[in-house]
Amino acid sequence: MALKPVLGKLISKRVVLASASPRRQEILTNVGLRFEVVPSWFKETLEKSSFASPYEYAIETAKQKALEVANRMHVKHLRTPDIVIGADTIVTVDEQILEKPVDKQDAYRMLSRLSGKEHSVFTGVAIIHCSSKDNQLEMEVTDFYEETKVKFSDLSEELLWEYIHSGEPMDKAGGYGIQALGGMLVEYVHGDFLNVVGFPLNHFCKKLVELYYPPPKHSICHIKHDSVPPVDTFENLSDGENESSNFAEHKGANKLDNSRTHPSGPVYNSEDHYCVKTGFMVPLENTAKSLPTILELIDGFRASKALFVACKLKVFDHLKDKGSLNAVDVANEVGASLCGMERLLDACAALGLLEKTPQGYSNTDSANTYLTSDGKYSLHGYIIHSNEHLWPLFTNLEFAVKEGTRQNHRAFGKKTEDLFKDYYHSQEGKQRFMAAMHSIAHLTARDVATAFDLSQFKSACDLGGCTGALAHELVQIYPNLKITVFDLPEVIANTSYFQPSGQCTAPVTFISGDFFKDNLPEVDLYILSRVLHDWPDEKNHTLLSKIAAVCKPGSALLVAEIVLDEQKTHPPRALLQSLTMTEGKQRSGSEYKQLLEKYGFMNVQIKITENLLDALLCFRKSQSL
Ligand SMILES: Cc1cn([C@H]2C[C@H](O)[C@@H](COP(=O)(O)OP(=O)(O)OP(=O)(O)O)O2)c(=O)[nH]c1=O
Repeated sequence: MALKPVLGKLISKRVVLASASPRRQEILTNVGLRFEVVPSWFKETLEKSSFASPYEYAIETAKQKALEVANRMHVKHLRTPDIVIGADTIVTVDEQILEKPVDKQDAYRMLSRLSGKEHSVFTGVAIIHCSSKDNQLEMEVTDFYEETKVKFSDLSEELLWEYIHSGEPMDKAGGYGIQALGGMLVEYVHGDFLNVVGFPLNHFCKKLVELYYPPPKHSICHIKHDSVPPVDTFENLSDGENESSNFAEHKGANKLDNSRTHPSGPVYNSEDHYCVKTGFMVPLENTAKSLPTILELIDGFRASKALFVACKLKVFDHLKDKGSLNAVDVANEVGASLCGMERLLDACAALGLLEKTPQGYSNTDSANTYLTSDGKYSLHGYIIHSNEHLWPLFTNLEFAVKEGTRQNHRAFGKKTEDLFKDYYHSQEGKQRFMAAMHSIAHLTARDVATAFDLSQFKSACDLGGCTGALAHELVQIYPNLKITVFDLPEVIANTSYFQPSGQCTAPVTFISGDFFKDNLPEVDLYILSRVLHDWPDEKNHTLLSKIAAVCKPGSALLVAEIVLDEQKTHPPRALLQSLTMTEGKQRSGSEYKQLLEKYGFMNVQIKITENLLDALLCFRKSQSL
């Protein structure tokens, strides 16, 4: 329970491991972290004698490895990761630093020094949080190290050479691998074993706790933290009501920007900017600093459409589990022209959605996870909905702005009678809409379900819960919770396709009805996920009054929505969504609080999750309205 939320904080982020080490990849994959691997090109040539202690050398090398990758991804590929992790493992004996042996003789020299002695293994780790402001890369570095003591038995010459000839020492610090044959040389280990193998997982998780779980404060989540007290354990992650998970607000890390951290190149100042066309850093006037953002916005529609078309043609599905395919194979599989497919695949590679090598094209890890139709957190349904439904509406945005109405008549040749009738006019439209809702609900379910401790509730009803994606996550986390999904009959009739297979948790019950008209079940916890923003005030009045009427004192309402900041300028995706809404609206935290309190729901707590949906929990007060 405590472990998942720590790494869960990274779920919605683009995490990059700046390391070629298969051991580090394995350690992080084994705990369910999803990341891309971009090995660092930083040469491990820092002057060892300039560091006061060996761990400082390891930390600095780890940092430079990560910075090199962050800079390269930002500048060369115009892709800014959210987090880059770098690590460096060294062995020290008799005040000497041992890295990877260059040849067998070198391995012999190292191993014979370690024979019969205790030595230290240090791994330095750097976690770099990146953001791009006016296309300038800004980085905040958090680093740490871990030391483990290892003692070797006395090694005979014969054993030593046998081990060296096994080939194992060559890519490992100190010339041995404790996790394999090298384990036979070891008498004892004091400290974190995984640290020796290349990544101090325990310390890493504690660092994440420090970064993402500052101590709870009793107010709404947008809290500024001036300092974060050290946390010694990550056991106690109940995701209390008001903690901030917003790394950007944490000031413990060292803030860097692109200009000051280029590891080996010239020093640029923050007025300079990378020119895509010439490949040089050029000084820019202040106003010109926003130019890259503007250019990106101008081109944004091309990138969206390329992604939509690749998904629609199931390019990522075809590439899944196939290794590398060339453009001819993909074109043949999807029945497209070769020249068209070649351009699409190249565009997807340029956008970082595919890897391109001389052998062909292959999916990135993110493409497998998010873009294939059966990916773990597939957004395929939402992408298809965006292409088929939102794209035509946005094409008519000018009319929507001028006339203040939804543009279904222009986009689809018919008037909108009701938001959902519009989606449900055909079986195809219904399934497409449900798949879109399912994508978002599934991706956000864990963050919504763990935003508050809901273990006190025995029964719950997800009103408009569609395919039950959130309900299924809730029963996983709270096995004693009996949960009902309440939705329109035409939705309930189509939910079977979306049910998870082979789960051994209590089943979710589905009830069909119209929450504006029909009786609602009596439960301890009502859930409204992505409902309130969609409807005009009168409809919300009907719905919230009905819930208030059946909700007993002490029972609660969980709302999942995007919560705007008080200036209503963030997050941008909420404001962009509003552009094609005419009846409903996005709200700030205080507006949601006001709305809920109006219907007798008090003690409104808000959790900004950093995922696509935030969460609010409130309790029905004892006296009736
Ligand atoms: C001591 C020891 C080291 N190692 C490995 C961990 C690291 O991969 C390697 C030390 O070299 P590093 O330079 O830390 O890492 P790397 O070159 O493998 O990868 P990158 O620089 O791209 O991040 O030694 C073991 O696998 N087992 C061991 O017992």
